[in-house]
Amino acid sequence: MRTRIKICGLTREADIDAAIKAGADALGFVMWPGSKRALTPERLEQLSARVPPFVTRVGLFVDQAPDLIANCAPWLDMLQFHGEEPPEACELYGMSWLKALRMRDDIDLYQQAERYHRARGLLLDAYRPGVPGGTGEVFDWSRVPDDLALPIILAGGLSPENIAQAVHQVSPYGVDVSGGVEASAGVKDHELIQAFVGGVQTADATPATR
Ligand SMILES: O=C(O)c1ccccc1NCC(=O)[C@H](O)[C@H](O)COP(=O)(O)O
Repeated sequence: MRTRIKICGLTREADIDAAIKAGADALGFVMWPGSKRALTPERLEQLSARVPPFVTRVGLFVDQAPDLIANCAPWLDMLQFHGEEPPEACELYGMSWLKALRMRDDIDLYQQAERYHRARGLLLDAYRPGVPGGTGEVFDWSRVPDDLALPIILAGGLSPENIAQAVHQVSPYGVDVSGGVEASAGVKDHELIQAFVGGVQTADATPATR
């Protein structure tokens, strides 16, 4: 099965076009105001209109008010929760959702997969205290078990340089990149997007090590 690709932290129409042209399956929109890539709901509506059918629009939230999330929902296909949201809070919107988990030293992924069993997948990201996501940092991929009950989306410091190794080593359902395809925060580099997608495709076409 081919590895699905999500490009995250989009803020510009031209970058959406480039990601779709390269072959992205999903696009991420950061709705948390603490991020340099944050969008307002009005800007989300504009960018969302640019996305063609069969490309998934994913909204990222960090422990935010249900009213705000409900306001954004019409412009999204899926929600991604990056905070301490309990499963019940993720379920409120009648939408598909992902739970992002930061790879603290003591995390028990089996326990988390059971706790968030209604999620469509778990997005595994690097842990940096006080930073809910988009760190640009890699975690130790050998910590990802190959028998979790939910699809795994690998995130954290992925780039055109390391993506083939990541896909071969982890065999995730999908991969998620933000900083590794950027010229600056929220401004994507179209050549890096192309190279990243090309790296995934090349890895998919060559034998994995696990
Ligand atoms: O991008 C942000 O600023 C951000 C802020 C708060 C929560 C999540 C955020 N981003 C999430 C992502 O972009 C990705 O899902 C993931 O963290 C990978 O980012 P990167 O390491 O930069 O590739």
